[in-house]
Amino acid sequence: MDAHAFPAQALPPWRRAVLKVGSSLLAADGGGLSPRFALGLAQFVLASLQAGREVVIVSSGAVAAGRAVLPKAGNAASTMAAKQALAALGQGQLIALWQRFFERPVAQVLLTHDDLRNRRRYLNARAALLELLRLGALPVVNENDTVAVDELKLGDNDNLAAAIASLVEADLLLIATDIAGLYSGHPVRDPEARPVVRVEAVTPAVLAMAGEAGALGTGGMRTKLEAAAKAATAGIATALFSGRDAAAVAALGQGILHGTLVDAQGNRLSARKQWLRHAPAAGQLAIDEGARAALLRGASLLPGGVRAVRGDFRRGDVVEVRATDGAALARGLAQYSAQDGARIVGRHSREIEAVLGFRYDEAMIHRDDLVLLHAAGHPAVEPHGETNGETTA
Ligand SMILES: Nc1ncnc2c1ncn2[C@@H]1O[C@H](COP(=O)(O)OP(=O)(O)O)[C@@H](O)[C@H]1O
Ligand SMILES: N[C@@H](CCC(=O)OP(=O)(O)O)C(=O)O
Repeated sequence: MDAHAFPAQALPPWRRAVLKVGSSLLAADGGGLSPRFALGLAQFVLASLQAGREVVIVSSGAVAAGRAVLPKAGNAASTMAAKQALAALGQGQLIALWQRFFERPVAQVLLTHDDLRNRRRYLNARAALLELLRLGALPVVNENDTVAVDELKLGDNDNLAAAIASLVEADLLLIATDIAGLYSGHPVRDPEARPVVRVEAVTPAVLAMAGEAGALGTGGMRTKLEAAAKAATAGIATALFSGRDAAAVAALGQGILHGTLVDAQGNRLSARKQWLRHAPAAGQLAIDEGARAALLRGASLLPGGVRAVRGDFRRGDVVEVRATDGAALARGLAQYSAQDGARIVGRHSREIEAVLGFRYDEAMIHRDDLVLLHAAGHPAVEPHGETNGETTA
């Protein structure tokens, strides 16, 4: 089952990608971590960064690394607590492994499902990741295994990588594993298994092809397909390939994939805007004419153009933007809660810190988080807790 079974196909063009690297690629034969396959992937990342692209790595391997740090703990790793201990023991080694390939700083980011479900923490995680990219650092994300149990857990790093791809609005999700791509049946157990080069949509029939993980991984092909399906819904394509195949990894740098490509459903922007358009709004911002004109030009909504805050919402909640005639003009994610927002209404952005004692963003709604409902606005449909807790400047 080698990558040659997967003919070359074009990788979709990308500027920002999430690269997920499985434990199966990093675990050394005798325990601990090995740079053997990480090196080729790091060379690909480095070349991409040098070409002006941005990469976030989602890396597994902490548990495997932990086994070598404290072999005694490794022997008893059947319980959840023992696995968590191993992950805590190995996480430092995992970051150290990635750091040795790069001169630029590697930043450790540990997240759980709960962090991404909570809109406030979601915005915070996104702001921190985007800032790291802006600073030229290389974020290396893993699940925060110490606290990630049961309902907090994303379950596996494939799904975490899809969530991160959507969080940072990546153009592409790259999943490096120990097999050349998706096969129509379990590659070891099913002699009839054939390479699946292209997946237009992750249907139940496609999911049924996936079997369980190898000796070191979690979730196998199933979680990779689930991740690809999530990414597709967010408008992001996924490439599955073997990180063990040096030629396949090198080809990625030339924009060529030997592996499986899972198509995106629609484009990234439209998926996000679609979501914003339909998510329930927790409150409203009434804006002035100047702000209305600015939004129609594609600008962010600054506090200076907001006249009133209505409803009770938190940072990260969806709010509706209403023009002076009451028409619903736009929707977006609030950078400030209703309470904080009310205090900076009508203020210049440079005053935010003086008034609140902190500042997340200069805007009440950043333009990346804003969707215009209708170029000219349309009459407001009643009501979402209208004038409840209204605060005027
Ligand atoms: N239909 C399939 N096509 C390809 N691989 C499959 C399939 N079903 C199960 N697998 C298994 O999935 C494994 C990769 O997943 P996993 O072990 O979780 O790796 P990772 O550590 O990279 O996440 C492969 O080694 C393979 O044995
Ligand atoms: N957080 C765990 C990885 C869990 C996981 O999803 O592993 P894998 O299937 O190898 O990507 C670790 O660092 O060991």
